[in-house]
Amino acid sequence: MGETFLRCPLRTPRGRFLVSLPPGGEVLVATPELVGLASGQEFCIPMQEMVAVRLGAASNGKEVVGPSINENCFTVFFVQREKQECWRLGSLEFTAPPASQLAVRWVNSLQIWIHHHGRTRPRSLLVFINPVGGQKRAVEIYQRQVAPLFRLGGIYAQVVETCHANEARDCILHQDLSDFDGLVSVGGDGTFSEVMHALIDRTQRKERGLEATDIDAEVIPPRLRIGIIPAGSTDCVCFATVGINDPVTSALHIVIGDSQPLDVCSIWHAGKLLRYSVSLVGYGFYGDVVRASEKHRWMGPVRYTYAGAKAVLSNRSYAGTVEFQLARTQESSPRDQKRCRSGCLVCSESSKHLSAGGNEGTLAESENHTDGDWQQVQGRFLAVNLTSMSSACPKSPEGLSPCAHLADGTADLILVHECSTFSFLRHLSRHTNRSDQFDLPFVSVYRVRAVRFTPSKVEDHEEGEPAPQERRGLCGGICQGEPPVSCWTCDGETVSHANLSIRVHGSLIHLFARGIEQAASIR
Ligand SMILES: CCCCCCCCCCCCC/C=C/[C@@H](O)[C@H](COP(=O)(O)O)NC(=O)CCCCC
Ligand SMILES: Nc1ncnc2c1ncn2[C@@H]1O[C@H](COP(=O)(O)OP(=O)(O)O)[C@@H](O)[C@H]1O
Ligand SMILES: [Ca+2]
Repeated sequence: MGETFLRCPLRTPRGRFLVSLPPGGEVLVATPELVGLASGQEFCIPMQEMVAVRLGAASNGKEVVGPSINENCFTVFFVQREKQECWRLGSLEFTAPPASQLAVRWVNSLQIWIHHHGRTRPRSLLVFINPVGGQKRAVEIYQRQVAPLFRLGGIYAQVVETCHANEARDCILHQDLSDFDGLVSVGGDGTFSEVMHALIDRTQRKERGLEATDIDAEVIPPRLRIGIIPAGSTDCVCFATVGINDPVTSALHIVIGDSQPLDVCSIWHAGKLLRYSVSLVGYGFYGDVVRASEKHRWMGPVRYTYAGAKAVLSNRSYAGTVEFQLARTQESSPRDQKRCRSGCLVCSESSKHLSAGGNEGTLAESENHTDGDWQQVQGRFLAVNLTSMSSACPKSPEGLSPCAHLADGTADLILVHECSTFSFLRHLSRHTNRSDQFDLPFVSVYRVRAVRFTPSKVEDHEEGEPAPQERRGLCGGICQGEPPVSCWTCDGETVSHANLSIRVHGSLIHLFARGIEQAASIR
């Protein structure tokens, strides 16, 4: 049957309703049949958020099972919102009059909608599970919480449980991916990063026959979207794009085919592309924390707290020059107290500019050259942080830069100048509450398109090797024998070169997500 207008009385556990699905309708609407009597409230289910429909009654709100399916009823599975961005699988049973064939008609119509209108929904996914990330629960999380939802949504999933680092990368670079509609990373930001790198690299090789060689060159956006099932230590990319690190919520975003563009930074040293990053690119404090925490990986996620506490106490600062190209954005600034939320206007304006250029990136590239001026700040820094998204995570629910945008083609540069341990702790602690972490005299923040960092005195020693240099310690005195340079961390991976150039590529990749839905909050 085609797209007929369906409208008939049906019984549900909430009462009897007149249920309708208008042709081309976006919502299934149910109004109480007997207004004023002890019947349920009107409700509707957006078709976009319908996960599946099955003939028969649901067992425990899950799959319809059993040999004798009741052909007079059907069950609709849909996204149900719980508190704070958390989604659960809801289900509702509808019963039609006996022998009416209405249940079968409803099932057919709803399935037609899901298959034909829901074209953005993935049918086939390549899933990578990192069994050793986070608290080592990724396999169990996938099997118990995610796989049943993929099955219900009619998604074929080819699963690779990795045995070593870079297995996902090699697979993505060499496997034929033409049958897949997306990739899924089950793990932390490191696993996501491995998948994203391989996908971007593969796209450049396939489309252009080579990898990126010039910081100003266009980077071609991949065709496939990436889904993230959080099972890592920080889960920042998931948290900042979905609003929660919950496997079921992320799985539902994947099943209904949500799509969220995301800015990506490319990181260069001496004219060579080193990495891509979507969350924190940090020098000084975060570079030191991530490098030190690698030695304590056996601790699991607590390694960051341990290494973080040590780094705060050591109060190390590093000399250098930060040059940055300001973004000429009238609509937004890092301190405008506006949050990037689903359907963000700042991001969609920026995407319009991108698409107006025809080829992805073309206009953005030319804008980059004419965009704001280059500025420079020289000094000693406790931290030089760049983030193209808020970098919110469970430890810091508002993130490193709460007003940063997911897909506006800019990143926020946060400079924490040399200060006392107490002052730095004040700054850090504001990441965990709603106080403004930038409202401190030793912190400055800029919205930028590109950054260059040059450490001072790097010519006096071989990079990465310890060399004596003066620095102020916790006691305020001068300490000898400490490395004069720190290292960078890019989404939790250490980069040992200190002098880097970084550029933001607007909306380079797409995730199975829709940004944070909750209304923008004001501090
Ligand atoms: C006095 C209380 C201090 C609390 C400070 C909280 C500040 C937290 C800001 C965290 C920003 C996190 C940015 C995310 C980075 C991740 O990509 C990266 C890798 O994640 P994963 O692979 O899942 O492990 N994680 C980190 O770099 C951890 C930084 C933690 C620093 C304390
Ligand atoms: N089977 C494996 N054994 C060891 N390392 C792996 C394996 N699979 C993936 N990795 C690597 O583990 C690193 C950390 O993974 P991640 O999922 O980010 O965990 P965490 O959030 O705990 O840091 C990633 O860089 C990834 O490449
Ligand atoms: Ca951005």
